[in-house]
Amino acid sequence: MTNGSAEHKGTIVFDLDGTLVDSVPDLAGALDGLMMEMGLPAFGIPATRKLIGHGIANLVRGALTLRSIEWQHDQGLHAITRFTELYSERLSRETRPYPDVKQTLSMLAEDGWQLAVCTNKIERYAKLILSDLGLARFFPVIAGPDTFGVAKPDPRHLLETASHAGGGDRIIFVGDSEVDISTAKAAGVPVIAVSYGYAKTPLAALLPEALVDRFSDIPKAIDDIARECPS
Ligand SMILES: O=C(O)COP(=O)(O)O
Ligand SMILES: [Mg+2]
Repeated sequence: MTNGSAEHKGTIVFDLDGTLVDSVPDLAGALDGLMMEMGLPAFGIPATRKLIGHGIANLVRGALTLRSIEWQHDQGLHAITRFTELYSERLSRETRPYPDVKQTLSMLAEDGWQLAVCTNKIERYAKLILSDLGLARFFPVIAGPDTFGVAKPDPRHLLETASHAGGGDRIIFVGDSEVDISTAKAAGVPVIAVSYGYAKTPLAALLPEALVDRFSDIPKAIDDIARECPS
C-alpha cells in the first residue's frame, strides 16, 4: 500500500522487533532450542528480550557469553547457523503485532505517509513475518542488515531505507531501542521511541523527539514533530 491519492507527506520508517511486532516468544523458543542442543540452561522470554536489537549473530554471541562459553570461530558460526534454522521453523508461530498496529498503519498511509521498515532482522525473515501477519502490504521497502550491507546503528541503513521508499523532504523513524535512537541521531532524523519494546535502559534519557506508550499514540506524535520541526 502506498500513499494513494493523498499528498505525499514524507516517509515514516519503522523498526520491526519490539516496535511493530512482539517477536520475543519465537526468538526465545529458537534460542532455548539451541541451548538444549548444546546442553546449556534455557533463557526464557525475559532474558532473551535483553539480547534483541543487534541481529541474530549478536543475539547468539551474547547468549553464549552469558553461558560462559568462550567464542570460538567455528563453534560460534555453527551456533548461529543452527539458531537461524531453528528460528526459521517458527518465525510467526507466536509473534504478533502490538495492539492497533494495523489500524494505525492504515491511517498513516491514507493520510499520505509512505511507510517502510528498517530492521536488524535479516530481510527474508522480516518479510515472511510481516507477510504472515498481514502487514507486508503497507511497506514497499523492508530492509534488513543484508539489504544494503549496513546495519543499525549505522545511519546509512535508515537513510537508504527511506530513500528507496521514496524519501521526500521529511523522514521520521519509530523504534524501541537504544540502537534505534542512536541510528536516528546519527542520521539527523527525528525519532519517536515506543516504551513497550526491548530497550535495556530508560529511553527518555536518550532524548527522542517523542516517547509513546502505545502504537496508536504515534500519529499524534508525528503531527507534533511535523509542526515543531517544519522541513
Ligand atoms: O533482530 C534484532 O536483533 C532486532 O530487530 P529490530 O532491529 O527489528 O529491533
Ligand atoms: Mg527493535
